[in-house]
Amino acid sequence: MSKGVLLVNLGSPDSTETGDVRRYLREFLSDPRVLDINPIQRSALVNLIIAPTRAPKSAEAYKEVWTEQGSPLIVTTYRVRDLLRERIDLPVEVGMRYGNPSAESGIRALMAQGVTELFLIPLYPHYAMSSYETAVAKVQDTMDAIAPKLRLVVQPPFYNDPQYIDAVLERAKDALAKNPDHVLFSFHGIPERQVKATDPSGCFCLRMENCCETRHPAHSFCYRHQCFTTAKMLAAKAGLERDQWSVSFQSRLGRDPWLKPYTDFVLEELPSKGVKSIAVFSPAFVADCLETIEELGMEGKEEFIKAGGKDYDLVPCLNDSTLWIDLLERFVTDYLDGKLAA
Ligand SMILES: C=CC1=C(C)c2cc3[nH]c(cc4nc(cc5[nH]c(cc1n2)c(C)c5CCC(=O)O)C(CCC(=O)O)=C4C)c(C)c3C=C
Ligand SMILES: [Fe+2]
Ligand SMILES: [Fe+2]
Repeated sequence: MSKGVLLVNLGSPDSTETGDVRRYLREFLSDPRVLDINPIQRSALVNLIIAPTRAPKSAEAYKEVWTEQGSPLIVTTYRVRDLLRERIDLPVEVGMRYGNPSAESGIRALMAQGVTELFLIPLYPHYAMSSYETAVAKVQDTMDAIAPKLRLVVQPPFYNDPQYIDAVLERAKDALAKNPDHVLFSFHGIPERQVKATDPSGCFCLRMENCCETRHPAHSFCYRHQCFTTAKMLAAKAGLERDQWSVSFQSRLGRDPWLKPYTDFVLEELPSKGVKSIAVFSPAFVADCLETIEELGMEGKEEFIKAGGKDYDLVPCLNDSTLWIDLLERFVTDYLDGKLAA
């Protein structure tokens, strides 16, 4: 058995040109695990409303974060690949769920190196059908189509792994040393209906009071529970009191209810409650991207300051930090030691 590693993240447009952004948004939002609505409605919504209206606005936002080497998300993921290659004696490739480099190109690159068993690391700490699940499904479907004999082993979500918690906290050392009035853990949001849809019991998550605070087997698939757990572990390790931190959800799209409270509302409200300095974490993202650099670092900061806040620190994502590469290396050694089932 010849083994290889595939790192999968969400992906970005090829450039900040509106046409490229539109193509990317079309692919992304046509995914039934992202817009989980009737296919005819989805197609109409994507092609007639979202792609034409959102693409030019998103293109402007991407221009704010684009680097000389390209999208921050892609550039960082390649850097992580290179650093992991230095640590392990296996081929490591990158594939994105949407756009380029595609999941297929990553799988083909591994096959060209003789790989017969692929270890997939979805670069998401938390399970959501619109992130982790769709990444795994894309790789599985692509393998079924182009390499049915290839075996697949998948890294589970790592939202409660103490090494992940330590790696995130290490990135926050400077921000926490300033003793901010408040710490906000802002996670990418998802529609509430998706939390219900992935609850295998069909009767627990978002259907019972304190559901996500109560132990339940559904939580292997509950994004909300997993985000709360990450936030609690980070706060405990950082020695924060319960009234010093809170959780919020960002980046909502459309009119349906998404997980609450919404980050933009919270940032506008906190100064009126006496919070003048804040540290904002974004633990659902392992690499800085549009949603952290532009939405939290630019828009979020502006909202907080406009509402009367004074000091705003955005904690950088794990990016290419040593503790993150240590953790990725450990995922691979656990896999090689047979600690993960195929
Ligand atoms: C962290 C995990 C993510 C989840 C869960 C997620 C759900 C989700 N996202 C959208 C819509 C958009 N997201 C966009 C950007 C984006 N999303 C994630 C991660 C998750 N999304 C990342 C890492 C990024 C940044 C990509 C980059 O190139 O930097 C965008 C595109 C930008 C924009 O127009 O705002 C959209 C659209 C939905 C609808 C959804 C769950 C249903
Ligand atoms: Fe997203
Ligand atoms: Fe839950």
